[in-house]
Amino acid sequence: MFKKFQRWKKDQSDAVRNLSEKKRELLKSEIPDHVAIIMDGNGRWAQKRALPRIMGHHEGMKVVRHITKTANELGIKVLTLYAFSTENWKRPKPEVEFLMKLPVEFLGTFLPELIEENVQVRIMGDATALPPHTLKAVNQAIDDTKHNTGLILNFALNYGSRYEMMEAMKAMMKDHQEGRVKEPLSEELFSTYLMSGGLPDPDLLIRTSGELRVSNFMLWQLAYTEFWFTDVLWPDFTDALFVQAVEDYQNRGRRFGGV
Ligand SMILES: Cc1cc(N2CCCCCC2)n2ncc(-c3ccc(F)cc3)c2n1
Repeated sequence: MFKKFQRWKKDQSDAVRNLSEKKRELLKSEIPDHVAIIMDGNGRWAQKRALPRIMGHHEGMKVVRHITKTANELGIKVLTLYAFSTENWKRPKPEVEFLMKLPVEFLGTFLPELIEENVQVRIMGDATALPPHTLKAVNQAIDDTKHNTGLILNFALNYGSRYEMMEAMKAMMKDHQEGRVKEPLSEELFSTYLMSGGLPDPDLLIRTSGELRVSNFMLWQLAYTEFWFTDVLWPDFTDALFVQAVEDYQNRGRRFGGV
């Protein structure tokens, strides 16, 4: 028994050493400025264990902390996480109420660490529909971290890309019709009206749980993004898998439509 424990302990320390080595290797090549993640598979993770779905969401929230740390360590500039879509309101009321408490719990637990690590919290989505307790916690975090200059942790919260694009188009057309647009209408100008305005487009999109869809997520912004899929469910997603995704990204030759 003791020998088994010794072996397990050595394997653990080898794994940590190998991961640190892999992170050092990554830093010798191009680190993506912006990584976006569709954090899928939380309900299935719970169902596989005969647990309530909300336990999967709660477990998924803990993974957010680890991946944020690793992204910040690697010098990634923006990490966008798809936390709640406009379609998620259709879920059972108790599940939605639980989900709307997760930002409060996450920030209540981790905001001091995020501030310590110079992380800037942002959200992208229609905040008007969020419950008061959720909005209060998010706005507090945005205010407390607005001067931070490290990783931008951008939560897509009550976000839908088609809604975002329609709102941007309406705003740009209104400005244009009322004479506030002093330049030709362009893709660059339109991008400034999106909720992701000011952020670079994602270089790498990660989606967990084996789904091969973008699910109304950043449809405009993903035009030239590298996609990386894994069957692993979000609650089981690890730093090592995140590092693997970035390493695979580095090994792809992006052409932005060129030859
Ligand atoms: C709705 C929701 C769901 C949510 N899940 C955990 C991660 C897996 C995906 C679904 C469930 N997480 N995880 C973190 C947040 C969050 C959002 C905004 C913010 F400012 C701070 C934290 C969150 N929000």
